[in-house]
Amino acid sequence: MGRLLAFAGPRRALTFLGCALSALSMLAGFGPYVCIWFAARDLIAVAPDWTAAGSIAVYGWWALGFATGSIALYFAGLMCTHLAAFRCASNMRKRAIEHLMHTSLGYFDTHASGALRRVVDGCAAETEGLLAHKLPDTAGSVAMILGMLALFFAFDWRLGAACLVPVAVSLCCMVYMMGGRGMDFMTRYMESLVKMNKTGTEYVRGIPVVKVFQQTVNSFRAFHDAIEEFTVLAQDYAVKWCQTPQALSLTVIGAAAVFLVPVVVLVAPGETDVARLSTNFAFYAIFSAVIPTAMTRVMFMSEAFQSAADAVSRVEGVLAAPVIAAPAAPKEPRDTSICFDDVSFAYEGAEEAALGHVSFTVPAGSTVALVGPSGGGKTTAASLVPRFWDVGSGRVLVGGVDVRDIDPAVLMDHVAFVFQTNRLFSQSILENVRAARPQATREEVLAALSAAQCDDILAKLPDGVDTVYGAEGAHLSGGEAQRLMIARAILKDAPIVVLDEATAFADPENEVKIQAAFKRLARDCNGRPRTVLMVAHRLSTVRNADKIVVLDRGHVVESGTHDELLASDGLYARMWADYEQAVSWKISSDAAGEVA
Ligand SMILES: Nc1ncnc2c1ncn2[C@@H]1O[C@H](COP(=O)(O)OP(=O)(O)OP(=O)(O)O)[C@@H](O)[C@H]1O
Repeated sequence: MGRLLAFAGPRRALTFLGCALSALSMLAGFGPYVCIWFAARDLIAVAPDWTAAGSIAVYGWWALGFATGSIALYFAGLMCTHLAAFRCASNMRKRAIEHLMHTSLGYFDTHASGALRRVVDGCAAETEGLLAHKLPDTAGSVAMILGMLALFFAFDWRLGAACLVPVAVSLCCMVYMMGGRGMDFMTRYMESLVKMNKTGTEYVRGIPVVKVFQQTVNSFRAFHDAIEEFTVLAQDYAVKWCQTPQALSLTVIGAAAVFLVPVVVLVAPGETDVARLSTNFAFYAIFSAVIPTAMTRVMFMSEAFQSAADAVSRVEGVLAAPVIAAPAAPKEPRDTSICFDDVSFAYEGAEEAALGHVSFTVPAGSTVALVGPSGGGKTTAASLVPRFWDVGSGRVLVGGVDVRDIDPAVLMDHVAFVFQTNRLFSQSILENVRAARPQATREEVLAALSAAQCDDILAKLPDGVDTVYGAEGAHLSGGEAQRLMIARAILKDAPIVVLDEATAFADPENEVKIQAAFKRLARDCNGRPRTVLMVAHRLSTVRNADKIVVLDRGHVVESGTHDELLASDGLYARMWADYEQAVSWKISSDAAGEVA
């Protein structure tokens, strides 16, 4: 509760006030019943001369006052707890979002956006019900139990003691059901539920695979088994474990009045005020079941506390995500060069380093290509320039300054990154491109789109540049989406461009257009060359680079121009030979197809 209420700030006091008001409301709620008890006692005492009972109207007004007061207190309490709950949930969301804004971008590679959304939004929502309703209701239930016990012993301690018998039996049943082996059952039940949800999600995600490979639903045995396991556990818990104590508890609560009978039989012969004894018997018979009911409500609160604790832990997990530390004394990059100075880097939890002692330079205004076998570390190296991750050791310099000493906003202004994967929002194409520079005019966006060879894409979309991406009919191929991302980078007009796998998805027609878009991107709006660090698989795209750096298993194995690398007859020369063979194979098979 402390960790949760810390999110409510000064409004946490309202939670305590709300609970106190709810408890008071419950105590005030006893008022009408006590008034009824007094009225009944007076009426029985004067029976059958009912008119002799002169205070009945007074009791009536008091009862009305208590009832109205109880409702008013309850509403005031709920108002307080709601104000605190909403502030708590909104602060949870705000703090998580704010923190994510300062988290290294690499964090989003390892944490799925859907899961993060569920944490930020879903977990905050989960705590609302606990703080707004369950907590004040529990305070009310506790007050009810204590108030009832006090009343029971105030009116007639002998009948009060008799009422405790069903309470004690019911309590024992609940402890039996929820403690010890019952708790074991509960833990296994929760684990089984989580497993079922997890395998269910995997199953839904895997439906395309089931279809493509003509698999039957039975191929997802894990999901089926998880459902079976959950069913058996739930049935065992309900039938084998809870059936007897639950039945016993319900029986003693329902028949609570029975426990009063022996007491009345024992005390009645010596009782002088029979009217009072009869009224007490009626009162106790009616209200003896209230305490076990309130106790059940309090005990089931533990489930709500458990799920709120889980929600708070998840939000705290997001808040613990590493942030990009802003430098105390930021420095300005002196030019647009990039330099890797003995850089090593390992992903969190990875056994092997993704990069080891990598050094190379991209002089201002030049184009350097990173090539090498899959998993060699190209994407990782490119990601270190805009600080998606921070290096383990060594330095990445931009304009001669360590990127960790540059203000993150200034670094982002200097570097445009074209992502490997499609990062388009469900907004219009115009807004998607404008995300790079929100103050850009419509004309500037259109010019950037045109420079990125996107005219054919706009022509085929129903509303041109105003078409919402992802809406009906507005889907783009991988190559087309990449051209839009190049348009973004062109609009951003940053002096340094990092291109990651920019041609990985392209078909030949798209590739020609992407090449043209690259050419345009490689020069700024005044025609001056930008600094380009390019990750590429297709060797044709890197042939004209000023320098090619070959990365293999995280190490620079060679570097130089295309011709120099061919002459040195190393890994690049072998890759080039393979590439040429693949191209000639493709041409000959195309030609064979044409002849046929
Ligand atoms: N988010 C990550 N967490 C842990 N390990 C990672 C992560 N991303 C990449 N790796 C590992 O780091 C190494 C380098 O990967 P990287 O993606 O940089 O290589 P790459 O040369 O770009 O490969 P490809 O050409 O296939 O894209 C690989 O061993 C990879 O498995």
